Amino acid sequence: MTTTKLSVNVNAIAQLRNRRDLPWPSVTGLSAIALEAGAYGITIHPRPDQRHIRRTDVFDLQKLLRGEWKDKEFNIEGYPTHEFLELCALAQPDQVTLVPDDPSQSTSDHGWDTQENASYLSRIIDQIHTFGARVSVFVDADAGMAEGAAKTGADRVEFYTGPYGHAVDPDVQDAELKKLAEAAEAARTAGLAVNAGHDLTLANMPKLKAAIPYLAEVSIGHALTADALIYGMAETIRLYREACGDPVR
Ligand SMILES: CC(=O)[C@@H](O)[C@H](O)COP(=O)(O)O
Ligand SMILES: NCC(=O)COP(=O)(O)O
Repeated sequence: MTTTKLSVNVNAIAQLRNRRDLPWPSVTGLSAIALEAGAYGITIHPRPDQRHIRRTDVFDLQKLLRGEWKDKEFNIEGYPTHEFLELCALAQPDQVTLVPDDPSQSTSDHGWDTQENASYLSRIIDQIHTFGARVSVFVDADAGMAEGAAKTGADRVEFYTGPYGHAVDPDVQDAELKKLAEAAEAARTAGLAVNAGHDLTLANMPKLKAAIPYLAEVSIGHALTADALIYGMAETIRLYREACGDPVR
């Protein structure tokens, strides 16, 4: 069975820090604790208004992930504006996840239409490949969108798990899980590795892993940060690795 790697999204830590003009909680400090405790990598989603991750955070994390923690993965998510692509070229992440977010969105709530945007995505993906990063395309749980992503030259898809994560009714949750599993199978058949993220939690992660055993990576931020307030960051990483089916030994 594939090991599902846990990437910690630190947006929420940055958002808490930004309440004051003070350097805590420290984005790099808590990232280092997460990595030390067994996180596979760090994810950020710098937004144009810098409401959480600031440009300086990107370079501070680059130092951490290209220095002491150079074996860990640096994943940068975002809409591919000229500024975003320039930032990625400078920050040299291992993976860029393309998300179709409008700057006014409060959070990500859908994936790309990979058929409508096929030539646009292909061009951007070629550009990102020139600086050596892997490219993952954020898509809804839809087989056609996963197949479309494969045709753009992407290396992976990241399935938007919001509808699964938000479901309260168990029948709705099961139906969303089924959609994710079917779309993941289409992605895999088309030759893509499968990532997932958005509103994943300790409670909903095990079922997702059981439905998609070959899940390569999950990026988790909001719930993981909330849990870190209760359990501390290191213990939280241990709990999430367990939920991902990859317990720390
Ligand atoms: C791409 C995605 O699913 C998001 O979860 C995103 O990274 C979160 O962004 P915010 O932290 O700005 O809500
Ligand atoms: N790509 C999804 C992500 O990074 C984390 O999303 P969330 O756990 O903050 O919803």
